[in-house]
Amino acid sequence: MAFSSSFSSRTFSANPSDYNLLEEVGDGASATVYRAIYLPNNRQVAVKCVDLDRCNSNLDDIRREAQTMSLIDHPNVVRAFCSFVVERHLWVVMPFMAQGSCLHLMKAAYPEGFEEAIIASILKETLKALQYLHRQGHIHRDVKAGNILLDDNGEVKVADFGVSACIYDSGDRQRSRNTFVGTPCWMAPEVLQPGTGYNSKADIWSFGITALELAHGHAPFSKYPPMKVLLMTIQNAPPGLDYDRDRKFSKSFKEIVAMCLVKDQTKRPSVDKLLKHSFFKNAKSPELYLKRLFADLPPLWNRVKTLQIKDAAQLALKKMPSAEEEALSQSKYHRGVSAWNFDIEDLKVQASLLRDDDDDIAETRDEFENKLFTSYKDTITDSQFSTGKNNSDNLQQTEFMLQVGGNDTPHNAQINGSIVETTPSILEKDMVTSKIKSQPLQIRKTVSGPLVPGMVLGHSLSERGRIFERSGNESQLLGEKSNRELRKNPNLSGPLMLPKRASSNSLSAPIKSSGGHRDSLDDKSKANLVQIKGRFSVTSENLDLVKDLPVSSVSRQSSQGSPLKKSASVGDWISDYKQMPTGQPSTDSANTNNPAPFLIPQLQNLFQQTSIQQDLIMNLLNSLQSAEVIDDSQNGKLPPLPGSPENNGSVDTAASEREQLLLAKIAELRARMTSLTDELTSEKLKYKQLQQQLNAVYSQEQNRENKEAA
Ligand SMILES: Nc1ncnc2c1ncn2[C@@H]1O[C@H](COP(=O)(O)OP(=O)(O)OP(=O)(O)O)[C@@H](O)[C@H]1O
Repeated sequence: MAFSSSFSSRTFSANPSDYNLLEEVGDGASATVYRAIYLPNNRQVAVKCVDLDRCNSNLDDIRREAQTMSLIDHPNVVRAFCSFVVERHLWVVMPFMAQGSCLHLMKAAYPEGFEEAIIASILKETLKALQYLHRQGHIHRDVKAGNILLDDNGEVKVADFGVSACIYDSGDRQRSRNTFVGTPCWMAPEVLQPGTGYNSKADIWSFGITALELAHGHAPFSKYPPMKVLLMTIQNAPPGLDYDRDRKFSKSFKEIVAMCLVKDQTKRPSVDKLLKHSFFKNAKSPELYLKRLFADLPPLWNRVKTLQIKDAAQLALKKMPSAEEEALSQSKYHRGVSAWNFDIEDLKVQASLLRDDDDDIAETRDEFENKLFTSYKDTITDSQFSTGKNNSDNLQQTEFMLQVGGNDTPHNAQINGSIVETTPSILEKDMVTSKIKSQPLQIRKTVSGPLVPGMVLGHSLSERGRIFERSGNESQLLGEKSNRELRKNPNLSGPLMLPKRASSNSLSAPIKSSGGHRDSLDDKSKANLVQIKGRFSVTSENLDLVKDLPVSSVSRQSSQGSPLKKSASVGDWISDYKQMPTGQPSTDSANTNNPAPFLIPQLQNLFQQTSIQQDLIMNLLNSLQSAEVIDDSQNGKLPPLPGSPENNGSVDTAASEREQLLLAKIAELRARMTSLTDELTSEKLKYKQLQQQLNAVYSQEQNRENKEAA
């Protein structure tokens, strides 16, 4: 019972009890989409329930986008009839597109992609949607097969523009729990290189990638993890249709793909120009042509269920050292480009999660080494930062050299004015490990020292905090949606490099609205430049602890403590929003009142740090014992080793003296270890006590909020 989108927002109420949610028909990283019946008129709709706790819910952005969205009216763009907040979810009511997304359809029935005529038809409708949006001065920013929806009658609509998109977009990375969720497969190179500027031509790149996705059943580079895709997009030649492999496709199809996937955005065609291309001029009407695609398929919700079962089975069968770790990495990988917020910190975190299928070294690395790696990586970061103006500046100058197998030739690559150097066959972990081996004393000094409160509040630990927080968050995700996590089998082989940061205005530099994006654009492009924010936001590294707060505290505030809680349609909701007290508690003040969200991650860091230190101490003590013995021997403190030239024959005496001294050393080291262990134990105890206190505060806060809500 699909119906046209000519229904106005007023047709639908903002009362959740008016909607009967039926089957799940899709899910994204932060949202689940249901088929639903709007009870007052018995109409079928789709309701997208967005978990506000799991996205960058900058309410200002949502409000702004809701306004924009209510003005959208085009047959090829999915519009929202209304949206309102229900507890911690934003419900977006939209037309139900009975055949779901092209991505789902391919997964269910066309794993190798569609035939060319079908693709032409779908792409032409997509272009019409983009033409409309671009003319209105918008960039879609998330063009991909997962966002091209099909209806029973063959109608094609582009989804995920507006409220549902902006909720991932606030650009306020510090409040985001998943800062680089998803793969940048569809992202244009200029988007990945902040500072170069981008405009609606970024959609043309994504459109080209979508064309390849429809042709092959998957986007180029989709089997790689996000960081690698990012670097491949910047460094490699643009993907395209292959002369040999894609022989079945016409020259004109290859031509339009090549036109769209030009790295220089100024050389990409506009939508208008593309629509004039013979490939689209000859495209068949979707109503006539697309219906046969789903003629014999079961209903969408059954297909979705089957896919979910298949994914869950794959997850269960997956043979790997740590299914959890894999899923953790997959959860970032699964999502589309909807949350294009990332920074170098996230890349580092992802780098530390990487495992190279092609390289046994990564497979056999033991847990201790991994821990050591993480700690040492932080240590390097700390020490590198120690001489600069401030942490964030220094962070932006950090050098990263990282490669994961698969490439035997050393090479340099120019990224954003910086040189990326790669060293063949050396994992960053290996490099780090070798540094550890050669610099044991430095490690001892910086990693295994006593727990200094300043360290907890310093940059490095907030960084660790994010790593830890993210891990926790990911585990939570894993528990909640394990069946969704493992969508693809990653192959992490090949080069993986991060840029040497030559200036502070590169990968992690903030992109704010409008300004700073125009430099490289020609006049025509400048005319097209529209508001820049959202998915393309690359956010500031200038972190402080307050900004480091988990999003939960903010979202809780927004969904429970603000007028947003009142349900309303897009328009009504906006007016409700306007009624919000201007002195609405800021994140900062909210957290002053409730220290739990602020302290828990820090304490978790402390706890984690403590355990890592314990391991390190044990290991370093062992290496120190031998190192100090050699040292002392060289400094003449110990009797020379038996058999050495200085030995005048009194071997027994010397050996016995030496033994005595060694025993004394060992005793001393043991004593030091005991005292350090005591220190750690007492820190752990403190941590537990604090955690208990915080839990109590947190439950009080919850009770208070629940009472207020009631
Ligand atoms: N109006 C709709 N009618 C029918 N199915 C829909 C509708 N909207 C979304 N879906 C289905 O739900 C899936 C998830 O949609 P959603 O917008 O949450 O995620 P996504 O865009 O694929 O991923 P992400 O939001 O993570 O980028 C879509 O891929 C599509 O198959």
